[in-house]
Amino acid sequence: MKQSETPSALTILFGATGDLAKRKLYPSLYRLYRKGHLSSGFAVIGTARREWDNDIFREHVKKSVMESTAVQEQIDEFISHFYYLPHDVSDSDSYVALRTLANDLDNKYALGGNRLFYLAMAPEFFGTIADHLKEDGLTDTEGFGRLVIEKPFGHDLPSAQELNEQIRRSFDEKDIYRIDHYLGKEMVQNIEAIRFANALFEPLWNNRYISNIQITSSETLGVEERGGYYETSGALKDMVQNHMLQMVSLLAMEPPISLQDDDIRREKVRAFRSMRPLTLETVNDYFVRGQYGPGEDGMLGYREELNVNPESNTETYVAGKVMFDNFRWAGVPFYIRTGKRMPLKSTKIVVQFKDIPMNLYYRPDDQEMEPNLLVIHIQPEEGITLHLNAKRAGHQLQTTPVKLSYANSGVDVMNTPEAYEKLIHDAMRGDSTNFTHWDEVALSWSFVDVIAEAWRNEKAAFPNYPAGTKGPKASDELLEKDGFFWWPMNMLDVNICN
Ligand SMILES: NC(=O)C1=CN([C@@H]2O[C@H](COP(=O)(O)OP(=O)(O)OC[C@H]3O[C@@H](n4cnc5c(N)ncnc54)[C@H](OP(=O)(O)O)[C@@H]3O)[C@@H](O)[C@H]2O)C=CC1
Ligand SMILES: O=C1O[C@H](COP(=O)(O)O)[C@@H](O)[C@H](O)[C@H]1O
Repeated sequence: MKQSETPSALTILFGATGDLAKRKLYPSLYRLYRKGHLSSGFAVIGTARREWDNDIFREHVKKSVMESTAVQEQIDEFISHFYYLPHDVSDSDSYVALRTLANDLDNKYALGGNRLFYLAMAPEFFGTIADHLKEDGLTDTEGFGRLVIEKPFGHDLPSAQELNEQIRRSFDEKDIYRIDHYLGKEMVQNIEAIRFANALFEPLWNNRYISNIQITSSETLGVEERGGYYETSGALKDMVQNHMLQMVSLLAMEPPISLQDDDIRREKVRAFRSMRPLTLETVNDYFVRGQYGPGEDGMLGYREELNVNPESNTETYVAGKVMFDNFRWAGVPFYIRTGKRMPLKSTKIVVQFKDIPMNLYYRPDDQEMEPNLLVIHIQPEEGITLHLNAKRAGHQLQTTPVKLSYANSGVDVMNTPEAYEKLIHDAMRGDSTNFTHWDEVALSWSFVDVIAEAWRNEKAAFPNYPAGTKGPKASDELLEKDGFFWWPMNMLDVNICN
């Protein structure tokens, strides 16, 4: 479907007074509106328990947009499409009022009964809301009825299964859009283009030419006010089960026969299925964990954060090795690491190619020739860098490392849609390619559950890295024992050219 073809639709947003709605969803809707991707036929009903009215809600939406962008054209026209209804999701009567308002707006804006139900709420409410939407007739329209669900989708495989069964009573899988916001990031979506739109890479994309792949997602922030949630999650469930494994699957999957959502999903599922499963006995050979302690400049340790158990065993850092037992990837480690309170905010993928079979050149001072690297810069900078070796000017037999860089900057970056903007647009257009499907969720939970179980049974020697540093020693050792090392994030900067 072309971008201009976004159908008219009503968005019903549960959790309209919350943090996610304010920081991400309203600014994204505004950007879609400004770019002409929302037709005049759109309306949003915001719901939450707070006793707000339309005026208070519209001011709230306006403020959240104004805090996120300097451009504020047509803002009053934009917010006039927003309506608010106080609503407790566990109270049946509220759904009757919601249905009446939804039907009225359907008529007023000629929305054709198309509805997007966006659950920006704590996951324990997902099932109840889905049940009510069906029982109370909100899904009973002539148009589409799509359910957009935030993470986390369960906290392990059994809870995810239970949640899935519950929402499937009201929605078909094709109408369920499980958000993984990493899949909306420009450069994550670029993984497929890099692989499948370049004759250069795909022939080399296998265990004959690639020695290892490294994915790092580091954050400078700690847990902030989310200690309560994070205590039940930790980095493994918060980042690895979803964002990190999704990136792994995009790198590892076979070429799909088309870029249709079903074809891509099929290949991602096959990749998940060929991940080597871990056992309680092997977990510690493949995965290590960390927790930040106090750092410089008064940075708190995790155990001192709000709503965190002072003896917490929760990991704020995970590094691991994922192996694929298939023809393409046998023997190639995919290393992943993610952590809070790291020295810098950065997400990068480094594809390290194997050394050339014989070295005809040498480097000054007996340095080793560097391997070729393909670096995909996901954030904060967006781009691609290819690390090559070239002849050192004036030296017949010496090489020097050079970088070919493409940085998604300037005009492009102004137009680069935010992850949420793209995902909301996709859900409105019915394109579920960049959402996680049930079988992917189930397979990634079954991979992660074993790790979680092994770690639950074993008290870790936490804290094991000071806040503001690069993580525990065990993370470096994980690669050293395979003869590799983590490529330092600052050395890989997209803008630094040799
Ligand atoms: N914030 C973020 O950056 C991210 C959030 N997420 C996910 O998004 C979801 C929402 O997160 P977030 O916005 O941070 O959460 P908040 O706690 O900020 O917001 C929760 C919302 O739910 C409403 N609410 C709570 N209980 C009820 C109830 N019984 N009936 C009706 N409304 C209720 C609250 O409003 P009121 O009190 O007025 O009822 C509020 O609008 C979660 O699943 C989270 O995991 C995912 C990625 C990032
Ligand atoms: O889903 C989550 O992601 C953020 C990191 O997202 P990013 O886009 O800033 O990289 C993380 O901070 C949060 O704990 C997690 O729930």
